[in-house]
Amino acid sequence: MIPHLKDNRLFRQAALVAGNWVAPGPDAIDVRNPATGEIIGRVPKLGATEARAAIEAAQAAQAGWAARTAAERSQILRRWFDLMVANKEDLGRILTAEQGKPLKEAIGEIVYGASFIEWFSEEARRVYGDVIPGHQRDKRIIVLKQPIGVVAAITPWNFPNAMITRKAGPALAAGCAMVLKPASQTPFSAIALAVLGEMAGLPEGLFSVLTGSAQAIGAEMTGNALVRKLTFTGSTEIGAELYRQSAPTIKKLGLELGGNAPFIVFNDADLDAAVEGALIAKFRNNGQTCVCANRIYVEDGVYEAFAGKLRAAVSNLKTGNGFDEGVDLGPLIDAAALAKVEEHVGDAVSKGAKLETGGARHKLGGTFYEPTVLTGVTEDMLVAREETFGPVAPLFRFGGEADVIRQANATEFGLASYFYARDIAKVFRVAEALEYGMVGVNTGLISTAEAPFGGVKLSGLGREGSRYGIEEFLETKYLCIGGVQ
Ligand SMILES: NC(=O)C1=CN([C@@H]2O[C@H](COP(=O)(O)OP(=O)(O)OC[C@H]3O[C@@H](n4cnc5c(N)ncnc54)[C@H](OP(=O)(O)O)[C@@H]3O)[C@@H](O)[C@H]2O)C=CC1
Ligand SMILES: O=C(O)CCCC(=O)O
Repeated sequence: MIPHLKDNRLFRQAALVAGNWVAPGPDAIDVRNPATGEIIGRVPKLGATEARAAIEAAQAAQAGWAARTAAERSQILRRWFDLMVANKEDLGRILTAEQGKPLKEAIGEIVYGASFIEWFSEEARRVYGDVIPGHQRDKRIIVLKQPIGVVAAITPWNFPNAMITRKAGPALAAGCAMVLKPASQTPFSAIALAVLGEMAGLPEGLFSVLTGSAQAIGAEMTGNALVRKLTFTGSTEIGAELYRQSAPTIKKLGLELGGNAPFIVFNDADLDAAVEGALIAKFRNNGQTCVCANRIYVEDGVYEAFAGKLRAAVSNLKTGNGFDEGVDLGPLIDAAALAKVEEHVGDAVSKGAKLETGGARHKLGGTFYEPTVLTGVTEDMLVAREETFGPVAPLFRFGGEADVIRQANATEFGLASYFYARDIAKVFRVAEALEYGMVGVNTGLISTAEAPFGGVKLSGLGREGSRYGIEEFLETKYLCIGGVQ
């Protein structure tokens, strides 16, 4: 159970399949609080049969939804947004209980997640086509934008609310239907969204939430020809597998995959601002975001000063149960995440890195890990190549612009990047040279509904959020009208 909910209807131990709530059976999935290991509830273990039923219901509901005016769709989405904001404390509590992030941060995610529904409720009314000058005297060319149809979505545990709304907002605004499979570790936030969606007036069958076997549901989603788009956030490994599985039915794909973000501090940076930005970019969600700074590059002239300031700031971060007052960092999501963090720190230290602070499991036990700063980090260490996904800040040293651009781009990933500098010419040169989908300049927080979120290389395909985000759920149809004499 989740303590202190104002509206217990939001915590529902059931999946929503084709308009019907399905209760857990004997093989149900236990959902645990990562801070305590306690079971907070159970959800049904569904598979291909239920996924097929949800997809067919979505197909049936989608035509009527697309036929409504944009203003009608917009109003229902707006009600959904209003309900999320009105229930943000309850939604935050559910999120903290299943994901572990501090309650304040969880409520922040709810507001952030709701902002995608708000933004796309507005964008619904701005899906414009085109009229193009004809190529012959009697010809007129008209371009229509139409909803792609049924969309399947698979989402991760690190943002159990916002990664759903960033997909559902544009899909539903465009006139599509959605079948969602949330992460098994954090299904209750998704289910609460479905409860509120029903209250807001989403038509029956338009939005299903299936909990259960990732492989079975995923295989149906990718194999079923009715699904015209698959949108996924998660690991590059699973993203590549879903890409392969989607090939026979030539689906449109949106993939938000892993990152390996560089965070660069030049000699001319405002160091206090850079430390503040590093705290956000590195330690948000305890380092468990795909846009988290993974490699921090500091120029020779400010290396020691920056390291000292960052060490002092990180030493003040408080780790604990997300429901406790004043906690900055929660637990890691599971034992595998803890093992990866330990492996990365152990590898760095064994190759000569120095621990400035942290570097061990937290005394709270479980999957808690101390916030950590490492100096003397070099390119041969695991932290240089792989996403750590934990509260570890490794500080590399560099000597000039060309050197750091080479190091920053030496990765197969290309999602977020950050740098701090004041020279305006350098700002443009570096921003243009970084091979990433997103560049934060003198800021550690780049995510917002107004901006296109997404990556290049192994970090994925497509963009979410912003006016570009809705395009991903639209098909372009062209009418060639002849005989206009
Ligand atoms: N880009 C990002 O934002 C994220 C990146 N990651 C990275 O990935 C690593 C592993 O995290 P993890 O949670 O395992 O990420 P996964 O990619 O395994 O999981 C993300 C989602 O995909 C589902 N999934 C897993 N396997 C399949 C499959 N075969 N077919 C269809 N769906 C599938 C999961 O379901 P289920 O939960 O039921 O297994 C979950 O809903 C992290 O350490 C991090 O490096 C992780 C999360 C988010
Ligand atoms: O980690 C992710 O999956 C996305 C990052 C969340 C955000 O900043 O929007």
